[in-house]
Amino acid sequence: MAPSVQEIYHDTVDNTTPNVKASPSSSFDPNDISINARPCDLGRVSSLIDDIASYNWGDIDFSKDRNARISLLSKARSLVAALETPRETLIRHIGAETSNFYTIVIGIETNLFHEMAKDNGSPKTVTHLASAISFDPDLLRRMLRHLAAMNHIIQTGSDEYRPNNFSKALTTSPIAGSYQFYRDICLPAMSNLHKWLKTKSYQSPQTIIDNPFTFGHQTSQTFFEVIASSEKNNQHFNNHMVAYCQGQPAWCSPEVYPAFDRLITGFDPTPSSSSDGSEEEATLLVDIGGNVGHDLLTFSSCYPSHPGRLVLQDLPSVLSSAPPSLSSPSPTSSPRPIELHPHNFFTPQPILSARAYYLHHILHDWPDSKCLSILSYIKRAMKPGYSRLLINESIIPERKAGWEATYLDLYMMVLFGARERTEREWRVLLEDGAGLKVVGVYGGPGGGVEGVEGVLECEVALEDEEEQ
Ligand SMILES: C[S@@+](CC[C@H](N)C(=O)[O-])C[C@H]1O[C@@H](n2cnc3c(N)ncnc32)[C@H](O)[C@@H]1O
Repeated sequence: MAPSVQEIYHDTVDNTTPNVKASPSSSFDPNDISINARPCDLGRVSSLIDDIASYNWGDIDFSKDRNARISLLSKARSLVAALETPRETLIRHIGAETSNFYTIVIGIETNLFHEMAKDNGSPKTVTHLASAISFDPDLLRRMLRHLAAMNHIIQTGSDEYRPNNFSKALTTSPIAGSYQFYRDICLPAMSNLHKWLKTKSYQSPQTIIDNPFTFGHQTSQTFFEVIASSEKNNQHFNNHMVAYCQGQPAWCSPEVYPAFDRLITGFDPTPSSSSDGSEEEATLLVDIGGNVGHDLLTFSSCYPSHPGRLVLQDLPSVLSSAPPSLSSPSPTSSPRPIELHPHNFFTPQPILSARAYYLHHILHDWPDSKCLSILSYIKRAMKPGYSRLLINESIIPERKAGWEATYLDLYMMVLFGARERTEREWRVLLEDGAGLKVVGVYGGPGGGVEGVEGVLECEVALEDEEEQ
């Protein structure tokens, strides 16, 4: 039996199940430190085991069935969390995972994982690897031992290791760049959150120019200014955006947002007039702040014979890193090029009356006042009753939010003074704030799977036409 959609990400055992084997809360004694050596949630262990055992996992191909894989992963994590003692959770958090993070970063920078992956990842001795990357063999031995203990590499002999799929993936620029991006940009911000909040009497940051990021980096520049000022940071950030989006169901697939029915059907091919008055071919989709074009590439591979132009907009420093194949694809990879348009989304949108404007991971980067400014420029370019604005973001459920959305919410707060939103909060921003009409909510927890972002489809109400 495969798990149902509701079971994805959340174990099916009710979180409110009484913790039958634990002491009643009334007898809790904060001075009794023996609690630190008892399982964190013993009362749930047997029901979690029963729940996992009730499925025929052996019949499932985990390389193909994403929902089943995520479901089992979630149940397994819940079981580990229930079985661990507070002492074990503590040392894993503060010791094992912090040293693991920096060991991985050092391995990336010294090409350790490239060396391990050579010869199809055959086992290699510590001495061989240390010589290949010019590293102290004794120190490398200690670091490899920890990586193996954390299940990131496989020990094949007393002084010999081989990579697994994770450590092989550390040789790819999206995964490697993500570690470097977090080390250099995100962690200095998050590690200063407690100090920043203390100076602000524990009030949420509300601006892009005064938040834990600017405090932690001791800078008056915003996140995007810091990224744009360094080629290395720019590369790492772009790599992270690619890694983050990989392996998710395509945003424009019927499972998430039925783009064929909602955009291609009803597309008007009549040429439109551009902002300078000249005639241009009708535009199907504008990806605003689309980074290096991964979402448009996904779209064109899902709908290779789509009509109309696809336009990628971002800051010039970002577009210069977009792969050349985007704008001049091989005849087999894509039927038509993606147009690259440098554009600052705090200025008027130059492409008028496109079928759709797409914002993925944009509004969660900006405080409300800035979001409203971005939205107002897009709204003015939209043709009422025809153009659609697609907001592809987390839609945090009111109950049982998954960690992929909750961690991102906290990082958006730290880096930008911004946030992830529930559907209710999205409607407040989009409808009450920007005067748009939300005509559909697709994918995401409400319509499908937690851990997959939703798409809010908005229109300019026809009655707004007169005001435009
Ligand atoms: C979090 S990334 C999202 C990228 C892409 N949409 C995705 O989901 O993978 C935010 C993007 O906004 C772009 N950006 C930031 N400020 C911008 C501005 N003022 N005008 C246009 N793009 C901007 C960044 O360069 C970056 O590519």
